[in-house]
Formats: sequence, structure tokens, C-alpha cells
Amino acid sequence: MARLRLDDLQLAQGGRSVIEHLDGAFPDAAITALIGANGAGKSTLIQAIMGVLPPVAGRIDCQVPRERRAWLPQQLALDLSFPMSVEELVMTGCWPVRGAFKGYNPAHYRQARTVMQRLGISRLAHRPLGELSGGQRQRALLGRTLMQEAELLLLDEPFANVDSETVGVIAEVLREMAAQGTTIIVVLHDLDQLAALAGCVLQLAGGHGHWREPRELLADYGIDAGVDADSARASRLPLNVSGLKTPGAAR
Ligand SMILES: Nc1ncnc2c1ncn2[C@@H]1O[C@H](COP(=O)(O)OP(=O)(O)OP(=O)(O)O)[C@@H](O)[C@H]1O
Repeated sequence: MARLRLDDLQLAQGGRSVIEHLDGAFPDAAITALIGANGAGKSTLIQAIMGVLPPVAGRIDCQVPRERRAWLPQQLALDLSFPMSVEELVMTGCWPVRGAFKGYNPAHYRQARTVMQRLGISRLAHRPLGELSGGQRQRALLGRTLMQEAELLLLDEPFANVDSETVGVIAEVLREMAAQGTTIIVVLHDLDQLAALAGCVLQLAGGHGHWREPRELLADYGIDAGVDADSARASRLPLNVSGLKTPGAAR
């Protein structure tokens, strides 16, 4: 049985209903794309899964222990001006399991070095976060979740404002994490990334959720994922009503 299941879930923000009667299971060891137009409730659902927004009704059944759940918010929501280096940020991934004030042992430092190497940020280890580019910051934040050995990872638009090399590195790490057993939910607005990453899609619209096969969703946009993957790569802004970048639009 899947480790993360939703049962007749209803969520609200500021007293207004955002999502109603949402059922379903996120597949284990796979990447699910969470899609929908601005305001459809993607962040709301993520907040509820992370346990910071209580449901109005229904329930979220999550078998992953809290210390193994990680959340990578939108970059804009983060204040990274506090004085902390890349290595220090990555090391904080130990906190949920170990506690914030227990200190680190040599094995933790070795693990952090391995994580930074995997993400191509070893040379930035002692650089303050405030001096990083968007892509470098995103790699460091993902490094924190690797250090945490997250079994459930939620990412809110992880590819926004990052360079194409970083997109490739992050996508590769996410695929590896899923292959190793992590349940991953990623908010996406780009059909290219959806085609490349997602094994499953949850589409939010009009207060309801629809579970979709990626191939079926791509077909709605005239893309045959099996035959013409390049056409998915041509899919860019602007956002349409479903919140996805439409095929054939200008880059
Ligand atoms: N703290 C809040 N108080 C009141 N209403 C809120 C709050 N946060 C979100 N909302 C409202 O809840 C609805 C869902 O917002 P949410 O941020 O979940 O959408 P989203 O799909 O993540 O949008 P986006 O793609 O723009 O990030 C919106 O109508 C939004 O205005």
C-alpha cells in the first residue's frame, strides 16, 4: 500500500475552500508532477501534506516519519540572507533526525562532502548563501534534503530561475532518489520537465484533483511522448488555464 494517501480531503485557506473531495495515492519510489493554474491549490496541498495546514475534512495518511519528510519551497519564499555557508546549510539536513544542537561527527562531514560533490557544488562549500546564484542556491537546498535522507520530498517549482545545467543536475538527482525509494512530488509548469520526470500526474482544477497518466496529459497538448519527445521540449510559456506552458508558444 502506498505510503502517502489522501482520503476525501478538503482544504481551505483564509476560510475559503481550495480543494474538495480529493482521494488517491502517490506512488512510492516515483515522481508525481503536481500541476494546475495559479491559485489552483498546489502549495496548499503541499502545506497540508507537510502537516502545517490541517485539513477541514478528510485525511492525509502518511507512513513516512516526519524526520524523513522534506520540503523545498519556492526560492522566492526563502530568506537566504542569514550568514550561513553552503556546507552549513547542507549539514542542517541532519537536524530533523539528530536535533539542532547535538553537533556533527566526522561521518556527517564526509556525507556532506559526498552530497556536495554529487550536486557539483564542492567548490562553493564555504561560500555564504547570500552570494550564490539561483541555480547554486537550489543545488545547496537539494543537498540539504539528500543529507536528510528524505523518504518523502516535496518541491515547489524547483526549476524556476535556475540555469539549464542546474536543471539537468537536479532532474538527475531526483530520478536517482526516486529509484532509491523516495516518494517525490514536484510542482511543475513545464511540459518538457513533466515529460522528462513524471511517472504520474495530479492535476488540480476548479477545487478538484484529477490523477492523470503523463502520456495521456501530453496527448491533450498534441504531444506523443513516445514518438515525439522533442515537441515536448518546445513547450514553453505562456501559462494557459491548466497552468502548463503550452506547446508551440514562444520561448
Ligand atoms: N495564507 C492565505 N490566506 C488566504 N488565502 C490564501 C492563503 N494562501 C493561499 N491562499 C489562496 O488559496 C488559493 C490557493 O493558493 P495556492 O498558493 O495553494 O495556489 P497554487 O496553485 O500554489 O498557486 P501558484 O501556482 O500561484 O503558486 C488561492 O486562491 C490563494 O489566493
